[in-house]
Amino acid sequence: MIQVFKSTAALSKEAVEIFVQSAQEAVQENGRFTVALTGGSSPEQLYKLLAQAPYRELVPWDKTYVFWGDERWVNLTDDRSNAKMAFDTLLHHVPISKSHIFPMYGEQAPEDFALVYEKRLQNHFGGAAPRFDLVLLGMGDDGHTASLFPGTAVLQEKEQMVQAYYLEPQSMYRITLTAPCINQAKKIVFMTYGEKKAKALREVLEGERNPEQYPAQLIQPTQGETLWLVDEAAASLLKDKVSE
Ligand SMILES: O=C1O[C@H](COP(=O)(O)O)[C@@H](O)[C@H](O)[C@H]1O
Repeated sequence: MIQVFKSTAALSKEAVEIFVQSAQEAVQENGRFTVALTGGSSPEQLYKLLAQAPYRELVPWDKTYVFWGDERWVNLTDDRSNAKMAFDTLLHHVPISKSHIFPMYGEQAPEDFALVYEKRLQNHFGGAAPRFDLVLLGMGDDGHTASLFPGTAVLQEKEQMVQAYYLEPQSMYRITLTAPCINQAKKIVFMTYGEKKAKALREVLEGERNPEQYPAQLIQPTQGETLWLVDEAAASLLKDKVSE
C-alpha cells in the first residue's frame, strides 16, 4: 500500500504511530518487539519524535530489541554511521538496555562480522528464520534499499541473511540484511520523500520488473505487509496512490 503525505512531518508522524502500534502489538502477542532500523536521512524525524513525549512513553523499551537493516562499514563514532545517527537522535534518549541494541559493526573483518551478525539473529529468533516485527527502510535516488545497490552480487543472495561486501563506487564496505531476510518480516515500512526519488519510486512500484537496476523491487514479504510512506514530491510520477 502507498500512502502519500503533504509534508515529511506528517509522513514521520504516521511512521512513529506505526512504530508504537507494532511495538505494542508484538509485545502483547509475543512478549517482545524486534525492529530493524534504517539509515540515511529519511528516518531522522521519526527517530526524534520517538525520543519525545508522548511517543517515548508508549514504546515498551524494556522489551524492544534493535537491529539494523544495513550499515556503512565505519566506526560507530563516524558521522556516516547509520547506528550513530540512531543513537544520537533516539537510542541515547530512551530507556533501552544496551544489551538490546545490535549495531552492525565490530572489530572483525566485515565478512566475518556478517557471519557473527547472522548468528546473532539466529540466537535471537531461537534458530528459526529471522522474522522481524518491523523493518524500516529508505530508498535511494537510484532505487537501492538497505545496502542492496544496483548491479551488486548481494541482490542474488538466497541463503545468507546478512552479507558484507566492498562497494566499489563508494570505496567502502557495506553490510546489509539480504532481501530473503527482510522479506520474512511481519511489517515493512518504506519512508521516501523528495523530488529526487520520484523516478526511482515510479520504476520500483509501477515499472517493469528489473531488480538489478531497482533493488527495492526485491522487497516483497512472504507473509507480511509492505507500506510505502511517501510525500507528494516523491509520488509525483505515480499513477496509483492514496493521499492522506
Ligand atoms: O545508504 C543508505 O541510503 C538509504 C537511503 O537513504 P536516504 O538518505 O535517501 O533516506 C538508506 O535507506 C540506507 O539505510 C543507507 O545506508
